[in-house]
Amino acid sequence: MASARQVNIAIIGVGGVGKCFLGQLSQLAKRRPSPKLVLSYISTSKKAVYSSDYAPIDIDDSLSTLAASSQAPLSLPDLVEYLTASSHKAVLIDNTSSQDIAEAYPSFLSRGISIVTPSKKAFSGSYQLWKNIFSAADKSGACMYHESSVGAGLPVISTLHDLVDTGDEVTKIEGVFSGTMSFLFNSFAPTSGSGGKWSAEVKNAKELGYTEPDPRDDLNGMDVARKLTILARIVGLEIESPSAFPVESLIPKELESVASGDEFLARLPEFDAQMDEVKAAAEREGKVVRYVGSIDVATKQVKVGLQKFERSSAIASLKGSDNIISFYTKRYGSNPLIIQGAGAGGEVTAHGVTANLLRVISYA
Ligand SMILES: NC(=O)C1=CN([C@@H]2O[C@H](COP(=O)(O)OP(=O)(O)OC[C@H]3O[C@@H](n4cnc5c(N)ncnc54)[C@H](OP(=O)(O)O)[C@@H]3O)[C@@H](O)[C@H]2O)C=CC1
Ligand SMILES: N[C@@H](CC=O)C(=O)O
Ligand code: NA
Repeated sequence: MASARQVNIAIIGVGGVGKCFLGQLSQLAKRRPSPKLVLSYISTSKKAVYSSDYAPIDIDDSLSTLAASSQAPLSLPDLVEYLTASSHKAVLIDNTSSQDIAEAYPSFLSRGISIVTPSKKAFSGSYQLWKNIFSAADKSGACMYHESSVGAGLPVISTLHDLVDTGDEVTKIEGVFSGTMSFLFNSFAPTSGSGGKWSAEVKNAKELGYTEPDPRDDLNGMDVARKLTILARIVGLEIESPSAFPVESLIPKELESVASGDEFLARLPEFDAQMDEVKAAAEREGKVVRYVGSIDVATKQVKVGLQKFERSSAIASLKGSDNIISFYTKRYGSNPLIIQGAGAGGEVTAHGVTANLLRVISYA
């Protein structure tokens, strides 16, 4: 019989966030000898490393081991079987933005496998998937944590759960929910100075690791719409999908049907004048433009799009990829509870994943 003080970890996805998570996992495993954290599976979409006896994969060497591997990834049903066949507790870390993996969460959770993820896909898909995920976790006792799905490592999800679970009444949530959009507008339309070209800043945001794997998912507003869907559902609104409310897209009409993200980025400079005009319209009123979202709980209204702000306002004054999220509640009255800080980037996103993993293992 295997020791109870071991947790098997399976990681899918080693991109910008996944690589940073591996660094943080390595430190965590060294700092916390118990329970023993054993990396038993790691994969991308093309390759995997695992063994039938769950031999520990050296975390520090895992990227090079994965690069040299000739093993194909397990199918999702086979990964469920692989993780449940061990007598140890298992945690799946989903560092992808795959909808297929998100759809499989109920089958992992119902077999007692906990999940930690920065992905928004599972929680902003159909409302039925949301219900299936949390009822599967409830029934098996497995944990489902996704702090980094909103505001990267900022404690947004945990704070909102605490407000709701302790009986406060959340009336409104508003702010800047996208690290990419924050970075873009802070650098393209700064409160002083002239700012860079829109298309060049989009390229910078991708290179800095702020964007979704396909930056069009940020620019079409869907990333923010997904985050608001998640927050609205936590406060009890049955939002059917992120397309169930108005979302303003910043994708030029002419580029709506280009085949790939790369082609989109290559052609974006042709449309810089359109965003220059958006900036100029705000400047004519002495303001700056920013991309924001809000949820009005009483009216069930969710909105996502551009808005003009006074240069001295908190939203206009954000720096870098910072998010700012205000929770208006009965207890906090007219002075909202505000969370502010970096809302995108590998290390800060991985921080939320690692913190969630710590919470899972504290129950192991
Ligand atoms: N970047 C950020 O600042 C933030 C990101 N997030 C979320 O974190 C997640 C990861 O983002 P990021 O690291 O930037 O993305 P990347 O594109 O850098 O990395 C994605 C990784 O997932 C793998 N992958 C994709 N699809 C599959 C699949 N079907 N099966 C197995 N592996 C797959 C990719 O492998 P391959 O190369 O083989 O496709 C790659 O290793 C996303 O859900 C994103 O929304 C959340 C908050 C902030
Ligand atoms: N692309 C997202 C990443 C975090 O969720 C963003 O820019 O906020
Ligand atoms: Na968060």
